[in-house]
Amino acid sequence: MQRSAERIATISAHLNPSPSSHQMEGLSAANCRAKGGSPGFKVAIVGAAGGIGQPLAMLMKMNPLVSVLHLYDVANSPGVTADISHMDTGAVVRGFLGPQQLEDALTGMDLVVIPAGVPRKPGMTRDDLFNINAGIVKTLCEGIAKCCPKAIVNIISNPVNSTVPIAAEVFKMAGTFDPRRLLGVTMLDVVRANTFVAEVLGLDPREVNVPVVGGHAGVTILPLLSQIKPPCSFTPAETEYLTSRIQNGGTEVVEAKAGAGSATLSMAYAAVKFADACLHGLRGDAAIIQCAFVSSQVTELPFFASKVRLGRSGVEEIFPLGPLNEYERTGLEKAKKELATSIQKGVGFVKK
Ligand SMILES: NC(=O)C1=CN([C@@H]2O[C@H](COP(=O)(O)OP(=O)(O)OC[C@H]3O[C@@H](n4cnc5c(N)ncnc54)[C@H](O)[C@@H]3O)[C@@H](O)[C@H]2O)C=CC1
Ligand SMILES: O=C([O-])CC(=O)C(=O)O
Repeated sequence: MQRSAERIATISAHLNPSPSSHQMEGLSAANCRAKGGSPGFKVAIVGAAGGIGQPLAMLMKMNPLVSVLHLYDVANSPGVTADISHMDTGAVVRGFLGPQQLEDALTGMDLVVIPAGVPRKPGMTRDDLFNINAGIVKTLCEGIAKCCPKAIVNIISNPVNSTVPIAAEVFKMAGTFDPRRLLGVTMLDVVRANTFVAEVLGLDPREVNVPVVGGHAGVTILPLLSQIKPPCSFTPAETEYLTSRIQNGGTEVVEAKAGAGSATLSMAYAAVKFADACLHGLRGDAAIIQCAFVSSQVTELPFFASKVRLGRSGVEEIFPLGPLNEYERTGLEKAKKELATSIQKGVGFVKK
């Protein structure tokens, strides 16, 4: 048994970068446990004090696959960290505030989830967020390339159709790009599709699985209702209603929140569902399949959302779109046209 003074000295050598005010200088039970190397993955949430970041941090703290949880933001992360760190679940929580602590936040991470950036207000498109969020995502990805180039990266910040290509360009310039490890999070489109379709069919949404392909904005969100599980058929009116509701789900929330932001709670749920799938893949579990916006050869575009199989290296297989009906084929052409512009805008932002 180490004597108390020695224990405190040992722990002091591993100071939490932003200890909560009540902690004895350098003494943190969390750091003590983390040093013990408990099994599990190290996850960073970047933008952790935001509308998505806070509930996402809470849900990640509840995930038994997470051993260390880093919460980074440019504002308010100490408070969120103190709060979440009191939950009696396994993950050790550490907070990081501001650009000087970004590198500490990212170093050693297995998975980095990025919900940093501004959300929409009524009347805006996701692309209207580009001017602010493009620079934020670029800087954060430069940090990832330097500090945890092998981490799986989940990008939530909008416009996803452009921010994922931005991240890819940053990683290419740094020489660290691995297309298997970069994923745009389109899970909320699938979550909404399952919910809305279940409503129409009178089913439990947990029994429904709708693949949603393309991208994450307006017409680029393409639900493949013909491939729903369990197999079901829809009238033309149902198809029109469901496709439109799924494509406009984000706007439905933005309008209901009336200036107070966009989807945060359902997004945190979707983000943790997706991050959990990535962690199960990293652990080597079999048959982990989700939709995501990834570097892809499924179409002629360099990025596309479709079903992917997740494994130890991230995306290990990208599934083809499968047979589409006439309605979906028309939707696919519209989606590809808009996607091409959004992808090019992201690539051009980094190259210029
Ligand atoms: N992919 C998807 O399906 C969805 C994406 N989103 C997007 O997620 C993003 C975040 O949304 P909310 O959490 O509602 O916004 P929010 O404004 O509530 O939170 C954003 C957080 O990012 C932080 N932040 C800003 N610049 C930063 C930087 N350089 N480094 C680290 N943190 C930084 C802010 O301090 C804030 O805490 C938005 O771009 C939104 O459009 C939202 C819903 C769904
Ligand atoms: O609509 C927005 O701005 C946020 C978002 O991406 C979504 O809820 O799907």
